[in-house]
Amino acid sequence: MSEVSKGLENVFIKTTSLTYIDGEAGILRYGGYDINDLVENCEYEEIIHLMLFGDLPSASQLQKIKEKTNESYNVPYQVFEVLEKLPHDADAVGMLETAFSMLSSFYNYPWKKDENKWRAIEIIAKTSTLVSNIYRIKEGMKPRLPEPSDSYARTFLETAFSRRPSDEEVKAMNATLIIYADHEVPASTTAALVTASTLSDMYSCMVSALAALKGPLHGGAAEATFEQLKEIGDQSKVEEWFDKKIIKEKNRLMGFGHRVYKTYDPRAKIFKKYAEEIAKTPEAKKYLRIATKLEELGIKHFAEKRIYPNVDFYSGIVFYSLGFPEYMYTTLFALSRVLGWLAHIIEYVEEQHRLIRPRALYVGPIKRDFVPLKYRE
Ligand SMILES: CC(=O)SCCNC(=O)CCNC(=O)[C@H](O)C(C)(C)COP(=O)(O)OP(=O)(O)OC[C@H]1O[C@@H](n2cnc3c(N)ncnc32)[C@H](O)[C@@H]1OP(=O)(O)O
Ligand SMILES: O=C([O-])CC(=O)C(=O)O
Repeated sequence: MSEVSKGLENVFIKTTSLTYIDGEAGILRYGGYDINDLVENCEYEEIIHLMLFGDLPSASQLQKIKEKTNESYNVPYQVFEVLEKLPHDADAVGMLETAFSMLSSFYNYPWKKDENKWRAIEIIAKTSTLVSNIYRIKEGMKPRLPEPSDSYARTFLETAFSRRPSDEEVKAMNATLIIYADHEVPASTTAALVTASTLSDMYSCMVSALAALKGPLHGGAAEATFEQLKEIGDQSKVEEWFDKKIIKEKNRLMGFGHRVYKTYDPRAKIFKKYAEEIAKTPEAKKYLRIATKLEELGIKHFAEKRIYPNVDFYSGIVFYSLGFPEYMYTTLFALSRVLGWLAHIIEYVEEQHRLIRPRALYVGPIKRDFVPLKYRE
């Protein structure tokens, strides 16, 4: 008991049948299915079934998931009232944390094996309502409850923008939802697991997870990556910027590097493909050109250290092309990842529960004689 694993590197905190990562080969599978096949062929609702019930659904099982999401989009009106009272420049992730906290006071359900998974689907549906309405409120629009459509992705876009999205936009949104759905036990999922291990309620677990997701080393990296593209401003400036900011000043290249992948993140490849397809405006194309050049320089410079593009490198260009402002990127990540957070805490509480309570190795003075205040110097 005398070894500290800095950053809990290579510490296994649970077993899982949800997500498999081979960080050397750049392979990601959900329940054994390759991420590329799932993104290409599935709706997000099928991934909800896969993650929560262990397999891809039959047509009737898929229908049941859709019915459950469609009937669960409602949130108490008080949540919208509070979100509308926050300052106009309120942080979007902070708004979502606030909303999850409020829902934990409305739906403080105890853990019950026959109810947990259906409660999880209710949370997934309500997260769509919250994230689309955070966008609406920040853009000065009236909040609105979703009107169910044929898919979770379409309903989300329709609620946010009050217009019918194109099939191409729905396809890109659906892909985003699947790509970000789970990634084993990153910082955010670990935070959710710590909270779940005390048998706290599911919404409180979402608050913990979201707080950990927000940081720029984790889910906040999509915004930070896009910020880099804006700062560079033009493809012709990439080399100069890289030389100054990354080589000379030794800043981290955001959207690059990963604790587990020592090669190209397979999700970054998929996002790149969608970015190429969906970036239609001159501005979006400009960001794509800057990112492509930045990627080239980054790989050349960092390959020796095995630092490559991660999932957040190209996602911002997809979000931008869908019409979302940068401040929404982390909440869009969270919209998808609630599924992974919920699936992991359910797997843990139902199958392998024990309070998570690690130790800290004490390295301070072993014993000191107490000195009363008047004798201290
Ligand atoms: C959804 C996600 O969470 S994906 C990750 C999103 N985060 C980012 O894109 C932020 C940028 N990336 C990083 O900061 C890191 O790669 C992390 C935090 C994601 C993972 O890194 P870790 O496994 O913790 O590695 P650690 O931070 O210990 O770095 C190891 C070495 O690689 C270097 N390194 C790692 N990532 C980067 C980077 N993006 N740019 C420059 N150097 C980097 C470090 O400086 C360090 O170098 P040193 O050994 O010479 O001191
Ligand atoms: O696995 C990680 O540490 C971070 C990550 O890529 C994710 O959460 O999607």
